[in-house]
Amino acid sequence: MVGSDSSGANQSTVESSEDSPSGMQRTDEIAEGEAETQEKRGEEESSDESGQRTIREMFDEDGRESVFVNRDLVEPDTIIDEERIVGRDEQLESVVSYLKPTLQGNRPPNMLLYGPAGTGKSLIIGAVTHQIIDLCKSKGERFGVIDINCQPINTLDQAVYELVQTVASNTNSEVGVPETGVSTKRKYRRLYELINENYDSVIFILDEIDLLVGRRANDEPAYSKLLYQLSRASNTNEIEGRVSVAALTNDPKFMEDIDGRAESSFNPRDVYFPDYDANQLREILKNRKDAFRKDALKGDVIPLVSAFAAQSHGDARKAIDLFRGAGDLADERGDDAVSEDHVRESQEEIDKDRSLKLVEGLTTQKKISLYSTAAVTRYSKQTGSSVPSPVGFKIYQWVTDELDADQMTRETYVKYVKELSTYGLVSTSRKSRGRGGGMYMEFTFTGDPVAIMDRIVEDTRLEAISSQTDLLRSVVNAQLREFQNS
Ligand SMILES: Nc1ncnc2c1ncn2[C@@H]1O[C@H](COP(=O)(O)OP(=O)(O)OP(=O)(O)O)[C@@H](O)[C@H]1O
Repeated sequence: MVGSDSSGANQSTVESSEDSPSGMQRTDEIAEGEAETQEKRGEEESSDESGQRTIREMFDEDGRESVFVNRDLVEPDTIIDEERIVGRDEQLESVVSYLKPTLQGNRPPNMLLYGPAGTGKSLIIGAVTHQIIDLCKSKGERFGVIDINCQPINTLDQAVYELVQTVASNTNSEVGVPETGVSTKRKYRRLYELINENYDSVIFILDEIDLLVGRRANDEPAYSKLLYQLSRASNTNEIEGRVSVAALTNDPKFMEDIDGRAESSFNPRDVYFPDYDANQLREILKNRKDAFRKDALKGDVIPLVSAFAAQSHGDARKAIDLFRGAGDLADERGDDAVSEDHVRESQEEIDKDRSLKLVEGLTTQKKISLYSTAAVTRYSKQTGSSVPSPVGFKIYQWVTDELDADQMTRETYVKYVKELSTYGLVSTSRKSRGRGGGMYMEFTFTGDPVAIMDRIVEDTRLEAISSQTDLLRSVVNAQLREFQNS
């Protein structure tokens, strides 16, 4: 389209220039005129008089080179190549030696992989089983990896259904059983059927097994029943091929609540995954630095990310998240390289978000106490001021009245807000009102009171109060005045 338009325009210009010399002059004039108009248009496009950026400029800016060349490498769920694994030689060797019998036509032992979050449990079992799939394939054997995460699963029945779904999806088969309305036994039967049709040997990987508790608190936990069934399925010939179970957990104490029968049929080999230290985290990150452009990482970034992550229990996932977060921040800002400042800011965001998440889990009464206290700081005429507990309590009373909610005593209100200092949201100090005036607590917000209030309002009935901003502001200031004058 554009090509044919412009060639048409050129043609008419050339024709008229051939007619006469004056025509030629006219052509130049036209060309000059066009150039002038285009220049003007260009000026209009690049900036307006107010100095505001045009849409075009915004796009051009977005087209700036990202600091990443392969962002996937710093995504937590990306399966990485073996050469990128650092500091887990011992665990790799153990898992390989335990699973070796699979390749020799024998049944491997069950395993318990345990250690804190982000220490490579899923990574190592995933890398080893991946290799086994390849080795078995080359021998014409069908090895199946049936991997589920138990964290979102509530009951044994759901867990078995999840296993059926996983095998069906791995083998492109029909699930063949409804999610509800049939017994768990029937789901087990379908699971075994699918396995017998598709595999010569399988490994079940049950991540976060300890969280599969089930519904009835006093009954045998769901994980105990599942471990029992799966680990004996081969002995009972329900599964014809070889079966092993690998359970992954942050907390091996769950084994104390396992039923005696389950314990003897599961009977796992343990593989322990300790925290990473800062040096190991540094190596892990160095092995992924090609996620970034060659010149886009300042020298101090990796050591700083590793140091922060080592402080938070040596979790490699946190290190990788912070690494990626710092890169994203550099991109958002349009900076050419990731620097120490980006790392620090990302870490601050992570910390802030963590304490705000804790707010969500508080009881309604604690939320009201925190909200009322934050409102004093937010609406006080003196910005950033501390909150005397008598004023905070008056606002708490006003809020509970407005909401028609239960009202606790002042002692309970103070106790609740003091408790919140453990989340790093507020700090508390004792104050005296001078001779004969008694003592009171003073609360100072270390976190942002506005963010705290917004987060509380998101999920409680305090929403009704948040629409009465002006009223709340005047109540806060009236109470502060009364306190100061008393
Ligand atoms: N030794 C390592 N070398 C390279 N990357 C690692 C290493 N250990 C962990 N990681 C990376 O850290 C992230 C978390 O690891 P993984 O999921 O294996 O931890 P986990 O111990 O299973 O954690 P959780 O208990 O929370 O499930 C993954 O992105 C993984 O690739």
